[in-house]
Amino acid sequence: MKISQAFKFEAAHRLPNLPPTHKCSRVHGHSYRVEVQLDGRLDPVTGFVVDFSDLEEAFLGIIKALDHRCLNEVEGLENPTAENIVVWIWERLKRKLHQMSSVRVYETSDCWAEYDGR
Ligand SMILES: Nc1nc2c(c(=O)[nH]1)N=C([C@H](O)[C@H](O)COP(=O)(O)OP(=O)(O)OP(=O)(O)O)CN2
Repeated sequence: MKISQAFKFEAAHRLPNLPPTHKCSRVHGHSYRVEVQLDGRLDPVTGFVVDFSDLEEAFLGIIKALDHRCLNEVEGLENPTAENIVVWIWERLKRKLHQMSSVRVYETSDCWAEYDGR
């Protein structure tokens, strides 16, 4: 069974590898939405795949590292595209959440990157 939980963080960034004429080469901000999906067995006693509270706790470190930051200053996010952010989050969460099956990072409500480790 699949379950998912959404998180939000606010951050600034610029995309340093784009030409100066591109608007995203300038510093700007986004209200990022992150969706973490888990795929696992339903525990017949708890009725949970994973307790959402445990997922929230696992995500706390990500929020602490990214919320209200300039993402370019975060180690490993020197080029903070949605694609690079989703891989960065995946690599940090996978150690704690073995049932994680995919992560989505929404830069706007219409644009997102999704990663499942491949
Ligand atoms: N494949 C990707 N393309 C772009 C990314 C990205 O991470 N991956 N990022 C950007 C910029 O960060 C840009 O800010 C996003 O701009 P946009 O989608 O246009 O969103 P806005 O809210 O700024 O757009 P408006 O239409 O001006 O409201 C660009 N491309």
